Order: sequence, then structure tokens, then C-alpha cells
Amino acid sequence: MVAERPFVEIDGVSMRYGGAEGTLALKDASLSVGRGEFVAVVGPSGCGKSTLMRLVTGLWPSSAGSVIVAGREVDRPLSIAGMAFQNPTLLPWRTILDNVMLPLEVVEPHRRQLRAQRAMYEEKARKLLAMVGLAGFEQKFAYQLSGGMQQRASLCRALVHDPQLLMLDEPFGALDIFTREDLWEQLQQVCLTLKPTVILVTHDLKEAVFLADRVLVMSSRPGRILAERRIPFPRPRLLEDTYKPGFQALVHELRDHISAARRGEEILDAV
Ligand SMILES: Nc1ncnc2c1ncn2[C@@H]1O[C@H](COP(=O)(O)OP(=O)(O)OP(=O)(O)O)[C@@H](O)[C@H]1O
Repeated sequence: MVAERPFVEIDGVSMRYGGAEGTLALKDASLSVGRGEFVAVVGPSGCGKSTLMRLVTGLWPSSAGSVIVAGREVDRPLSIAGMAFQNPTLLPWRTILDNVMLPLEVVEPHRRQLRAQRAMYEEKARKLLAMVGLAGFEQKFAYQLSGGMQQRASLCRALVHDPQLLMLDEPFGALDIFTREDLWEQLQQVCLTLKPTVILVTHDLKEAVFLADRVLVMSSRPGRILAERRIPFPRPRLLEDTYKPGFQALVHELRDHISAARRGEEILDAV
């Protein structure tokens, strides 16, 4: 049997901002993500995690190496990706429903079909909102929602055009722990239902272990993948699981990797 080609293939990628004398954010970073896999990327602050996300989604070109998604070299912003960031960035003049439907006005083939099939698309957006507990808030504006609710809406916006790839950069970073845990469960449910390929950048190791099939640990800047850990726990995972010794041992193991990576940074800085 022929092994399926990874959905995301990053090979020997380097990225320097600001010309030859600028900041080397990534150096010789390689990783691959299988179709339908949920990968979390963790690492010391400033190690290049967000840079990696920008390269995969085609928002920036890499300085060296190759980024291939769905078998194609990434050389422009990817339309098959949905993205959500720490800041939900909802447009204040649009209702929540219209914010969620925004990608449909931009991404083909939805853009072409939106006028004729508006009712179908609207139903889809409403279903997503209901899935994350926002039924009844469709006609509200962002200022009428809490931070956690806005983040849920931004997750729906990232999913509305059926992206094959979901890119999440600290999407829950600004939220309190209760809201965050609530959203982990909802994201897990959404992923079990829609089965996108997901890359999640997070500082929260518990979040990484709860959500991911595999956690990748990056070195300090210039970033590359230092270690990876497969997460063996069956799904759906429960919040109670995060208190179990096996779960906590994995979190500690990842923390040790990151501490080692940070010590590497200090040693390098001292040279
Ligand atoms: N647009 C930019 N121009 C110049 N340098 C940049 C730019 N974006 C990021 N950098 C630098 O590249 C390095 C990696 O940044 P990046 O945001 O990718 O790290 P990160 O791991 O996501 O950080 P954090 O964990 O703190 O969010 C940092 O030193 C940062 O200062």
C-alpha cells in the first residue's frame, strides 16, 4: 500500500525578516502534517511559531526551503485555509452572522455561489454558531458579545468555507481559563465533526495535549522542530482527563523540552 502524502510538508524552511542583516526567525525547519491530523506547535516566546503559520498560509514567502500544502507549493495566500488568531478581529459594523459569512464573499467557489445560494450558506453559518453556543446572537454586534463569545464567532468564521486546513494562532490566549477550557471542548467537537487538518500554535501545554494528535516543540529562535510527542489519549477527551497522571506526565515532559530549548537560547545569547 502506498503511504498517503502529508497534507502539509515543510522542508528546510528558513525565514529572515528585514533583509540580510534582519532577524532570522526560522532556520532549517521541517515538519509534516497528515490529512485530518491535529498538530499543536509549542515553543519559547519569539521562537518563530507565528512566522511558521504565515509561511504555511502563504501570507509571507519563505527565504529558503519549501512549503507544500495539498501537493502544491505555497506561493500565495491559501484559499483552502481558515485562520483564527488571539484577537478575534470581528468587523464592528457587521452583525455576528455577517462576520461569520465574510469568507464566503472572498473565497471561491463560494463567492460565485453566494448570491444564488445565500439561504443555504446562511443556514450553514447559523449551524456553526449553534455548535459553539451562539444561537440567538446572530444579529448582535461584536461589542455586545464577551471576549470568549467573539472568539467563538471568529472560530466559526474560520470554518464557514469548509477549509481543508485550519490554522489557529493562540486563538484562546486572551481568555480566562474557564472560557478557554469550554472552547477546547467545543473545538474538539467541531473537529470531530468536520475533520479538518489543524495546526494550532499555543503557549498552553495543557491545551496542546488536550487537543492535539501530535505536539511539536520548537527550539528558541531561529526556530526549528526540536522534538515531537504523539498524544495517545482516545477521543473525545474530557476535561477531567487533564487531571489524570498520564496527562500531567505528558505536560511535564513537554515543559522539560521547552525549558531545555530556552536554556539553549540563553547559552546562544551568551556566546
Ligand atoms: N514582521 C516582522 N518584522 C521583523 N521581525 C519580525 C516580524 N515578525 C516577527 N519578527 C521577529 O521574528 C521572530 C519570531 O517571531 P514570531 O512572532 O514568529 O514568534 P512566536 O514564536 O510566534 O512568538 P510568541 O510566542 O511571543 O508569540 C521574533 O524575534 C520577532 O521579533
